[in-house]
Amino acid sequence: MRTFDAIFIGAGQAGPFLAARMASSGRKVALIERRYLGGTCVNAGCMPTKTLVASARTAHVIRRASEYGVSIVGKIEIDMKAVHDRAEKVTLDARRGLEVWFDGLKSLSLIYGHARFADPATIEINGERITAPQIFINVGARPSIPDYPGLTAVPYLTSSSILQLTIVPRHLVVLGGSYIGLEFAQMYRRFGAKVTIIERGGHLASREDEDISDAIAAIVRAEGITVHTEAVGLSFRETSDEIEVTMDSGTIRASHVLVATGRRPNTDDLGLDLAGVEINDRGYILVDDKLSTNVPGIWALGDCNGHGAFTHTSYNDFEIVAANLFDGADRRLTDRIPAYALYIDPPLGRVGMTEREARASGRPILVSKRPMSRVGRAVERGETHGFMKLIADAETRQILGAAILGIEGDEAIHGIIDAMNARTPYPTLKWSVPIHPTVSELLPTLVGDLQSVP
Ligand SMILES: Cc1cc2nc3c(=O)[nH]c(=O)nc-3n(C[C@H](O)[C@H](O)[C@H](O)COP(=O)(O)OP(=O)(O)OC[C@H]3O[C@@H](n4cnc5c(N)ncnc54)[C@H](O)[C@@H]3O)c2cc1C
Ligand SMILES: NC(=O)c1ccc[n+]([C@@H]2O[C@H](COP(=O)([O-])OP(=O)(O)OC[C@H]3O[C@@H](n4cnc5c(N)ncnc54)[C@H](O)[C@@H]3O)[C@@H](O)[C@H]2O)c1
Repeated sequence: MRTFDAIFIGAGQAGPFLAARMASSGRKVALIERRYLGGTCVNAGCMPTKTLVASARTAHVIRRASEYGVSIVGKIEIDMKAVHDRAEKVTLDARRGLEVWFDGLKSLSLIYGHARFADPATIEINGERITAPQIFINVGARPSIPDYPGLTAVPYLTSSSILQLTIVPRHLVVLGGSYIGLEFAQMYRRFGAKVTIIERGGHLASREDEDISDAIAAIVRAEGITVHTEAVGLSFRETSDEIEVTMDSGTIRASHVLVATGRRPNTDDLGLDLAGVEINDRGYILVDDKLSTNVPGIWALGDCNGHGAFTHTSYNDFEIVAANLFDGADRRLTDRIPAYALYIDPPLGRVGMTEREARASGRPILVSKRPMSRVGRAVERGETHGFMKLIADAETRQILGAAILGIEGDEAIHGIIDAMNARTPYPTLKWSVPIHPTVSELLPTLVGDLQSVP
């Protein structure tokens, strides 16, 4: 049996970086991947989707060109094959970069295949057993498919298979109105498809405050997307040339159906029971504050531990484990302040608590809001959808959270992310001198406008 210092299962956004760090100091490591290096982010997530979002935004801006005094002579056409190829190239270049990197690490063995535990220190892969005293699980997640009548009998798309489309659907029905659903809905609308979102809950992006959800609904509806919330009684049927999507409120005839109703961890075929690793009722691996599982010598990083569902949270899991194992640090998961963006256009940048969470915490809070129509940069760029919001603790003067739904919101939110990570009390920000004309320049004004709320 081959013996390693450490085995990594899954080449996503956490394990490979730790494997490379160990290998570069001469340790013998095995990195196992059943499909593509880079995992979801590189191959079926952030990178291809944000590349597609950029193509869709280009089409959108060109359609609005006359509003800026720019005339386009002739018809605007979308070459979906070229759009697809551009996204694929971004993925392939990134994947190739990882291959070259790992090729250069002499004590790293890259093994392709599906890994399963045989016991707490042994992994079975391609009929071989390998062993190590340290095993790091970084297996990610995959789309979860609801059990609606008829759904599995129709040719539905997921966030992975839709990336292979080289045509614009006539009518794309998107099941689920959160991150994945909203990003694909808006991009395909901009590529020219008729788009309908069907959401089970009462709001789009329902983890956000209702004012954010309402503003997002206004943005997508303004582009001609139909939104059905509180959808019940769904069933699916394929006819000769369509997919019939029936709800209590009526039937929709789709050419394509995208299922974007959440993701589930890839922990169901991993032999976790043979290793004695505990999972919760949704299949997420239970970890402590330093990402150790209940079995000594086994860690779980990234989406599969349920403590984040983003590339940067997975990467941060790597940083926490690396700092604790190799740098004598005492870094913890609970030190992480949640931050993320939703890449509709304009994007939503978010950090910390929502207003709803801050109110529920029972502390006295201050809230400040400003519409993007009162942000110079947004007015000059002719993109005034959305608003910014800041929430602070009236007693401790700490910032509790913020949202910027608006042009460059995904970048401007970093002023708040940095302030929160530095534990800067909000009055300090009032005296920063930001650059004009930017979205960030309104942050001191936002701080100055903080008001107590009932
Ligand atoms: C459409 C879409 C868009 C997204 N956009 C963003 C975004 O803009 N920003 C953002 O931060 N996040 C985004 N995400 C989320 C982000 O992609 C994930 O959170 C991130 O990739 C998770 O990384 P990970 O390391 O946990 O696992 P993954 O990247 O999923 O990697 C896990 C790897 O493990 C492999 N694997 C699984 N089981 C086994 C096994 N038994 N044996 C061997 N290998 C195995 C898989 O093949 C995979 O390569 C997006 C996700 C999707 C689906
Ligand atoms: N910009 C980003 O960072 C980004 C982009 C895409 C995906 N992601 C990651 O991927 C994860 C998964 O995204 P997602 O949008 O699939 O999941 P999600 O869990 O965020 O949202 C799923 C949505 O589908 C709805 N839904 C659930 N079951 C349904 C059903 N049976 N019928 C109709 N609607 C239903 C839910 O109410 C919810 O609105 C996210 O949690 C996120 O972390 C991140």
